Amino acid sequence: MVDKPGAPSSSSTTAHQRRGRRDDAAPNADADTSPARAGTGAPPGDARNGRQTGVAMLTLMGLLAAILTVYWLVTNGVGPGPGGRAGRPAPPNAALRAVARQLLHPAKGILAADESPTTFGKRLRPGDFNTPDVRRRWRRVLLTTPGLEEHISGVILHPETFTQLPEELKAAAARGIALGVKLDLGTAPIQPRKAGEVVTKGLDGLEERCRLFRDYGAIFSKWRAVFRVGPHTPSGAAVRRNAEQLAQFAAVSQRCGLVPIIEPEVLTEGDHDMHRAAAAAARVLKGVFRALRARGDVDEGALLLKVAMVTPGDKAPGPRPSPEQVANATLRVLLSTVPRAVPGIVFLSGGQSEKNATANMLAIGRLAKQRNGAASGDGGGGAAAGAATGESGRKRRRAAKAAGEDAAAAGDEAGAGAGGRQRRRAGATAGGQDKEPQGQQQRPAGGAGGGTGGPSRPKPGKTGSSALEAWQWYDLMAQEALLRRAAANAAAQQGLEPRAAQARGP
Ligand SMILES: O=P(O)(O)OC[C@H]1O[C@](O)(COP(=O)(O)O)[C@@H](O)[C@@H]1O
Repeated sequence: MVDKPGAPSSSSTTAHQRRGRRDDAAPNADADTSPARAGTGAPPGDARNGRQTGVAMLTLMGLLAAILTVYWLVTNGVGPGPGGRAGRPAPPNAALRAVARQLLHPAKGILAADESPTTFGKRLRPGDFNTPDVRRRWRRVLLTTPGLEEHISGVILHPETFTQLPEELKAAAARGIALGVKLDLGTAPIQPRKAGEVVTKGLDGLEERCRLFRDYGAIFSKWRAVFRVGPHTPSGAAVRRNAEQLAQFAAVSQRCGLVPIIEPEVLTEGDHDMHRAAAAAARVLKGVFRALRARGDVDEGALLLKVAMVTPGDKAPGPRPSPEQVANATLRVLLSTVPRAVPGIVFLSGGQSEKNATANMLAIGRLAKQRNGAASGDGGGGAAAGAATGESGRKRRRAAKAAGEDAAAAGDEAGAGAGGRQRRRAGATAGGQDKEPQGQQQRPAGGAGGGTGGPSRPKPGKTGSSALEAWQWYDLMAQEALLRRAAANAAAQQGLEPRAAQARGP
């Protein structure tokens, strides 16, 4: 091809274009004035600046995301534990799981004989001396009760008992009673002080104490954390810090060969209703299992959970809920928060009278059995799903309907979870039962959702979706009531007669 004179040669055009491309790529600003760029309205310098700004923005956003992620991890107590398997459960510990199973004997309970001297004192008659010797004699009566091993799979002991009654403990162990030790050292106000909230003391020297009591014959351990329900409590800080402590206690215990019982107790003190009690319990339990999982060095299948039942505060206005309502609210919370790997849940009395605690305990057992039967028997196990997991609309109505049928079929369940006519019918069956305060009927406990279903099965794979097939429920309080009565008779002969248990705080 021959170029005409004066006309731009194709080769020069090509060269220019090539130069242009080079210019585009080069950070040199020469080409900014070239005619080829002139009419585009997008000067290359601006383009470069635009790109650089874009990169800077992206970097900033990345940094911001990283900062937010770290903040979330820190504020949620998530971080790799010493096991370095953060976010994943630790491998199963067969020896500890066997001990957990031993404690979870289907016909036996676990006796709590670990009151601190202060709590012990509250159970004595006015004028009785709360001395180490009185405590030794009282616990000797408990431990030597004839037939104890037929009702009790394990006993939680105060550390002082190990040195006070070594022979009696040896004998109890020989009778098949597992010995456990309370390892927390009470509570202290959370810092900075906030609404009467507390954290538990005792992490210092925990490992040494674990090994010491293991040598004394303990095969399990217990740690209690306390949460208050108030307008602003339990606070995020209290949940997080106590949950981390419970998780650390569980990890250290397992490392030393003890099965940990973790006891996050939501106190009944206060005027809160059942809905708030349930919401608080759910928050606390979520925090605890998040902290456990975050460590990565705790085998969830080798620990037990000890919790309060979900009840309104002791100063709440209105009538008290029926045992069925307590059972319903309690199971809802547990089913939506406790991982299915946890082999057992036991209940504390939390200052309830022996009569109420026993009735509530039995109702929980009945309802759990009913749910369990439905889960494995008629395929209706997922019936009440949704109410506690926040699912809405059709699913929830279907769940509520099915739960109503469950309750009606159970006859004596006082309409736990039933809706509409079924609830009224079941309520009539219950006759003179305490009526639930207004509002609780419309808004059953269980955290999320406002469904009227019975105890709910959470989303599969998350928490106790099939947990009722594996969990065992114990008439702990019933067993303890029997034992206390037997022990009280024996104690009376020795001039030791504890008063009925009193409500107590942290
Ligand atoms: O005396 P402390 O250390 O406050 O503990 C009080 C009691 O709380 C428990 O954890 C639960 O007791 P209750 O079942 O009587 O509520 C017991 O194991 C313990 O004896």
